Amino acid sequence: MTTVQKIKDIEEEMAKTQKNKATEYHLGQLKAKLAKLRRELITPSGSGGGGPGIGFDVARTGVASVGFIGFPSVGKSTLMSGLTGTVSEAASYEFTTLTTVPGTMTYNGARLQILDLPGIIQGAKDGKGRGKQVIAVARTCNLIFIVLDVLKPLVDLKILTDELEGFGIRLNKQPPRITVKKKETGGIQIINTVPLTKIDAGEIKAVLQEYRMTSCTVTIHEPDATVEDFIDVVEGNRVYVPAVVVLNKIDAISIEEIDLLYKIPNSVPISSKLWLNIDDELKEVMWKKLDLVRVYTKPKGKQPDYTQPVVLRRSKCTVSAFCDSIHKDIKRDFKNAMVYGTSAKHSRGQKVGLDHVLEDEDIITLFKK
Ligand SMILES: Nc1nc2c(ncn2[C@@H]2O[C@H](COP(=O)(O)OP(=O)(O)OP(=O)(O)O)[C@@H](O)[C@H]2O)c(=O)[nH]1
Ligand SMILES: [K+]
Ligand SMILES: [Mg+2]
Repeated sequence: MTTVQKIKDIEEEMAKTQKNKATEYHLGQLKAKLAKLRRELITPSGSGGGGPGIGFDVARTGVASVGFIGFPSVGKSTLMSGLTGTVSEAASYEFTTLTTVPGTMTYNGARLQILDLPGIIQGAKDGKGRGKQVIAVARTCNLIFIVLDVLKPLVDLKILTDELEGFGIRLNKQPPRITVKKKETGGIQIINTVPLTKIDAGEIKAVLQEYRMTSCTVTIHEPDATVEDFIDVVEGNRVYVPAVVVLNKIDAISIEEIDLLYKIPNSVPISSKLWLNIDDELKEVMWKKLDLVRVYTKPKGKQPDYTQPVVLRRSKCTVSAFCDSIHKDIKRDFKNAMVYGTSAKHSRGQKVGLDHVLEDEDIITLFKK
């Protein structure tokens, strides 16, 4: 039996099983089995790790990357060409784009890499078309644009989200605050710092049993944690990526219909053909989702340079990271820094060291030894 078939069988069994106290353990086990099979499916056989295939992986530039995921001919390339000035061929036939096409754009002083990708189809994560390579690129991006044709947005959104989820990508979600620590002996211990509403000890044990983890300490800090969240932590190879739902081709529908679309969470209706709602709205939403940190340098005794911020990612925005992004040797002579702005304790600034975490629009002066 193929892995895809095994997955289908388990999904069918889960659909048939009603959720109640008596079936909880069994369902937990099925969900864990499913997660293991999905992992088999997305792990390439042989060497090479989980990265994108040849021709799909491109050199990374800029401070952050945005990847486009969508069905064929929804207008991904039209949008990418307009944003970056790089020509990615657009045409009325499907699968015009056959590989990753990179471009760059500058927004708020940040250089961003935009990756136009081939269209994917349902079943991509299970190996249909080039879908696996495409989704593997999306996995490495800092933001995903899910591009939809406005005429059938909801059905398509569900299919695409499932494809990405099936590949271990979690959209617009934080990593669950759950830890699992293996022990030599002592059985399973569950510590929850909050009352749990969506998972219970039975389900947790079912999952651990499936993974042959007989002794460990599970700590859960999240009241709404689900068994899926728990499996994600046990599996450990998930990526948490923000996403924007881009509803393209609004020029083809009426104003009343556009109003309804605004109800889709994290969505922005646009027309890439007529360039509507992109400069004033899509780019702004993109910027917010990227959550970048701009830092202005102020030479000693002079005004800050507001024209060229050093842009850092939120996950790496210490004074140390700031130094590294200017020059690899700067830290050698570093004595301390004065920081003004949100991250500083006082309005007159704060003297800080390399570990200090910077905030967006902070101003910094470095002092040498
Ligand atoms: N009406 C309308 N048509 C659009 C819009 N954006 C793109 N199109 C048209 O849609 C067709 C497909 O556009 P592409 O940019 O090639 O779409 P794609 O998603 O890159 O397609 P693949 O690379 O084949 O997956 C072209 O004929 C475009 O002119 C839009 O905002 N409105
Ligand atoms: K096309
Ligand atoms: Mg294209």
